[in-house]
Amino acid sequence: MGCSVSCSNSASCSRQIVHSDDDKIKDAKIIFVVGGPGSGKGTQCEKVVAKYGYTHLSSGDLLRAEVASGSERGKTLQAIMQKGELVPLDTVLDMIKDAMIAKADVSKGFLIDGYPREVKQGEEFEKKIGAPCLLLYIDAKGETMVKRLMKRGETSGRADDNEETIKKRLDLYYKATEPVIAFYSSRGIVRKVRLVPLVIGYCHCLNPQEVGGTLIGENGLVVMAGAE
Ligand SMILES: Nc1nc2c(ncn2[C@@H]2O[C@H](COP(=O)(O)OP(=O)(O)OP(=O)(O)O)[C@@H](O)[C@H]2O)c(=O)[nH]1
Ligand SMILES: O=c1ccn([C@@H]2O[C@H](COP(=O)(O)OP(=O)(O)O)[C@@H](O)[C@H]2O)c(=O)[nH]1
Repeated sequence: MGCSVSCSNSASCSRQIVHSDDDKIKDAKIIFVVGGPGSGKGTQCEKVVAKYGYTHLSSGDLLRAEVASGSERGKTLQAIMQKGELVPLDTVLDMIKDAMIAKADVSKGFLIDGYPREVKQGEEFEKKIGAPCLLLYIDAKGETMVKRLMKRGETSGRADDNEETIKKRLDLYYKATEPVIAFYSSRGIVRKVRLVPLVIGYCHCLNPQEVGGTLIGENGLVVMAGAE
């Protein structure tokens, strides 16, 4: 819902000021977080939130919340997600936009986790919302991702954490999402995240500097705590 403020004296005020919901997020700091299924996107986002106070919005979590609501739309989404396929682009974009607007007044910036899944999604996001200042690319080996998701599947209750769907999600990641990284690399905003086995939170390494509120090392490499 937009909020409109106008001058009641039309004789002395010829200009109408309109503050729409879109205005609330038009200058928002946006960081995309991209990586394969089970690469650790959610885990790393939690660390960034704890350190920098950004708002974490996981596209997958937003979709799962809709499924859990039991709505008709949720039922359609569930069928697609169970197969490891992508839901229609507009659906997830609208959800992200609504969630951003809801947090706009209190947010320092947004970590958009698991998005974009394909170049077209990124282009549409930029048309409807704005451009990202950074893309964090969480790199992990395929076999590591599969191993983690199979383990997570023992307790997650996620319908897509099973061997067959994990394989489909991984295939789709290589086919549709990896081109996203090349697309944003040409703009110079991709930071590859290398996970290192550390027990302390962040590795303050490689002369880190703050870029867009995120710890960035030399050569654009971000090093965060994690392990195979
Ligand atoms: N061993 C190990 N496990 C990790 C690491 N990071 C995440 N995990 C585990 O791997 C699984 C996947 O991590 P998530 O952070 O949920 O990965 P994601 O990329 O957000 O995955 P999706 O939710 O499927 O998008 C979870 O069970 C985590 O606990 C890590 O650095 N080392
Ligand atoms: O922009 C998005 C984000 C997620 N999904 C769907 O949600 C599922 C789970 O996504 P999530 O990011 O939670 O997990 P990941 O696939 O990265 O392991 C995917 O397989 C897709 O079916 C989608 O279609 N579009």
